[in-house]
Formats: sequence, structure tokens, C-alpha cells
Amino acid sequence: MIIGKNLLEAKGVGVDFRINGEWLTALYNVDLSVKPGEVLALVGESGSGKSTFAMSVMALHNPNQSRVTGSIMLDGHQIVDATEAEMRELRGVKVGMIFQDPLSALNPLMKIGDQIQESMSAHSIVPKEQWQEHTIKLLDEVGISKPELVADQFPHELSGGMRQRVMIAIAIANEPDLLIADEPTTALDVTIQAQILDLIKEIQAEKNIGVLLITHDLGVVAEMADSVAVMYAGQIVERGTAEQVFENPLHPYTRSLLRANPSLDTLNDQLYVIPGVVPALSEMDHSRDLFLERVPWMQEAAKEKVSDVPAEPEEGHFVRGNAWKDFKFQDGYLEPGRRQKEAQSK
Ligand SMILES: Nc1ncnc2c1ncn2[C@@H]1O[C@H](COP(=O)(O)OP(=O)(O)OP(=O)(O)O)[C@@H](O)[C@H]1O
Repeated sequence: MIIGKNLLEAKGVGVDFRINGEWLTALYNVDLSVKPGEVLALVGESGSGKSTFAMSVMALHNPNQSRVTGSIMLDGHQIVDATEAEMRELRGVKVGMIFQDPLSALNPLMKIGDQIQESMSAHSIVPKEQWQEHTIKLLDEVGISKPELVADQFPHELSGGMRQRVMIAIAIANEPDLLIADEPTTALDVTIQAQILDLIKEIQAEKNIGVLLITHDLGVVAEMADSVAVMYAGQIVERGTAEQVFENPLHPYTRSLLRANPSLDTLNDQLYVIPGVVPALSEMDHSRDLFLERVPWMQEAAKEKVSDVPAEPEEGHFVRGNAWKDFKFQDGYLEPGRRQKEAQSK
């Protein structure tokens, strides 16, 4: 159930990194929001800035090497200028995070139970006398069948899937309102991936928490997300409900990503490969529609400056730039929805 005010509200968020003495922009003017009980998928290719955004919500960027601007409100708390002491209060309690690689996120020298209890010890949500009991309950909740035994083991004794379950237990130990899952299944075997996604979905529904799910897998998005934000070169190029973005994708990047995912279109028998790569930070001119540089037949449009204010062609469905109005694939390919519309209009 998606309810009420925004739990997470990012407005005009920018992140610059200092690289070789020069400040380079990795995120530019990012707007997005998550309501309690909503699953927002943040999608885009590797290097588009998804993790940079997640790290900004957790305020985990090194302040000497980065600067974050704009506004990130988390349940009424401003993250952008929060002190480290304030953030320590918010991390875990307001927002928990699951990372891509559970092995590197867990302490190899500490027993699982102690690591879960350590996260409780940072806050006063669970009273000390209940830590042990709560640890076993959490391990049980994340689907670990012998919780007492596992609590007494070290991370290397567990499989990848089990380790990710433990990471989820740690992330929810202090009952956060928002869970950030950054490519939570990328490091896992395909068979285990579905189990972990199901577990996240189950926990989300049971506790009615908001989830920011970072992924490049549109199949996962289709299955889990209520809403979608598509990121390219540090900018949100399109956002809306999952239905809007899947059924009526607008931005050429969204349409290319969907086309490159054959499982979403059974009529698409040839695998589409998006030409080119995400540019280096030093080559990004954020006043333009950067994706168009990768589209050989859109080079004129790629030179145009575009507004920072996105268009909203249908309520709640935002798209950046102007190219969406008349973008066509060069080979005449039409997505299933467009095929249908075209057939109806004839
Ligand atoms: N701490 C940092 N210092 C310098 N540059 C960084 C830092 N973190 C990220 N970047 C750069 O910011 C850009 C966005 O990276 P980011 O990791 O956020 O992308 P991503 O979409 O999450 O990709 P992936 O799926 O591979 O994690 C990249 O060019 C990356 O090299």
C-alpha cells in the first residue's frame, strides 16, 4: 500500500567528485521521490550514477573528494547538510542499505550474530536484553533455517545467497522506513537471484517500507517496481509509474533500454545493442540531452541545449529534453505498444 507524503524526496541533487584536482559532475539536477510502501526502481547502465545517488542518500561520500548540492529530505530530515552525528542516527533507523557484494560488506572476522547485534547497538530501537532474541528472529525472517547455528558462524562459512540474507537482516535490524537495495542480486547465481528478490518483496510488503531498488535489469523492474526513474549520465531522463514507463516509454534512452531487453518483447527476435558507451565524467555537458550523442542519426539534436525542467506529457510521467517527441529507431523498429497504436490509427 503506497501512502501519504514522500518518505524520500530528492530535489535538484547534484554530486561532483574531485578527480585529479578537478571537480567533475557525476549527478546533475536529480529529482525523485519514494512514498512509504512504494518500490521505486532506479535504472540505467553501469556508470550512469545510480550508486552515486544511493551513497548521497546515505551521506557516505567522502566530503574531501565530493560535494553534494540540492535537497535530499528523508522523512523530514535534510541529508545534504546533516552532520556525521545526525547521519549516524538516521542510518539504520530511517534508511537501511543492501549492497551488491555481501562478502565485502560483512566483517570477515566477526560472527554473523555479533554483526547483527552491532547494528542494533548503534541505536536504541531494540533494548539490549532483546538483542539475542531479535537476532534469531531476524535470521528466521530472512529465511535462514537454522538461525542459532548461523548466528554462530563467520561469513566465509555461508553461501552467497545466505550472506545476502544476512545483509538484509542487518539492513532491517532497526526497522528502517526506507530500504536501499543497490544491485542486490548481481553477485549471485541466477537461481538464487529470484529468491533474494522475493525476500525483499516479502519484507517490503509485510513492513510496508519504501524501497529504492537500483538495478540495470528491466525484468526485475517489471516484476517489482511501482515506479521507475531512468538515469543516464547522472541525470534522470524519464520517470513515472512502472505502467507509464513500460507501456508508454518516451525518452530515446528508455526505449533503447527496453529494446535491448528481449524478454520484454517477444516479437523482438534480434537482440538490440545500444550503440556506444556512457561518456566519461569529463566529457559530460549536462546542458544537453547526452544520450543523443550515442544515436548516430540524432547528431543534430544532440547539439541542442535542453531545459532542466522536464516535460510532463501525462500526469506524473516526466521526460527530459525534446527528442522524445519524434524519436524513431533508424531501422523502423516499433515497440509492441507503438505497433498497436499505429495499427489502430490506420
Ligand atoms: N568516489 C568517486 N570518486 C570519483 N568518481 C566516482 C566516485 N564514485 C563514482 N564515481 C564516478 O561517477 C560515475 C557514476 O558512477 P556510479 O557508480 O554511481 O554508477 P552506477 O550507475 O551505479 O554504475 P554501476 O552499476 O556500475 O555501479 C562514474 O563515472 C564513476 O566513475
